[in-house]
Amino acid sequence: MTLRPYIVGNWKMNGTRAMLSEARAIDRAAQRYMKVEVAVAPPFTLLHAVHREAEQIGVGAQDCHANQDGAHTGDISATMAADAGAKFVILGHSERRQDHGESDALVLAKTGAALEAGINVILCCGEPLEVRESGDAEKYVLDQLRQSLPEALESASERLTVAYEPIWAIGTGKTPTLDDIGEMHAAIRGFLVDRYGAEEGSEMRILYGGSVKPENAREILAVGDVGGALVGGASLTADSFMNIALAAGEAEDQ
Ligand SMILES: O=C(CO)COP(=O)(O)O
Repeated sequence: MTLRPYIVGNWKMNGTRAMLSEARAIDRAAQRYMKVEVAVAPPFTLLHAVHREAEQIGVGAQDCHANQDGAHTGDISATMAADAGAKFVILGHSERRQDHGESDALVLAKTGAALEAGINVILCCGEPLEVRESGDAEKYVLDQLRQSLPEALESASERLTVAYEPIWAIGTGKTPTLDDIGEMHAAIRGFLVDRYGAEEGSEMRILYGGSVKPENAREILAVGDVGGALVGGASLTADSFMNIALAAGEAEDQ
């Protein structure tokens, strides 16, 4: 079984109920692009409302706590996100690592909590600019994955997706060269095969994220071992987001 290309919109801290019309438009358009799996991760406040609108698209959360309940003011657990309709959660995003000091150990604990609650995980990794410039990006990213992914996991290819998002490419309009993306994704693939075995590890999707736009999506998505995209800014309007989904379908046909 080969998984479809996966195009995921991370709305970050954007969107009030006025955004529900975009969610509806994304859902309607997704019904025409069945060869691509489309999903959005709205803020928690919109999770349930987007879930109720969505017939075709997957809906997920942008974070969860490492515990399922308890005295953690202001936090949301994976069980609660699942109850609101989340089928997946984005974990280890560089903005959470930076803004909230999240360590690999915490990301690992959150991953365990999400899987236990029955939702899938999109695990983010990616290097800062100085690491890229020093030539150590691959080691940095593989170390992140080694420490934040579970040692073993049944049906790993269905339950776990990795997103490679170089920090310096997020929201900047800059992207790595296609060769650099290909090399990093190949290195991540090697790691996943080592950890989860040839069958699951070669099937798992590795998304690229960082300034993906309709204009560059097709060439990025055609790179080997790129199984989809995690899209920030360009996922906030149905028009640009679904043009990326369209490009994913075209790249698949190439
Ligand atoms: O961080 C990202 C998705 O998680 C990427 O954001 P941009 O697409 O806005 O660069």
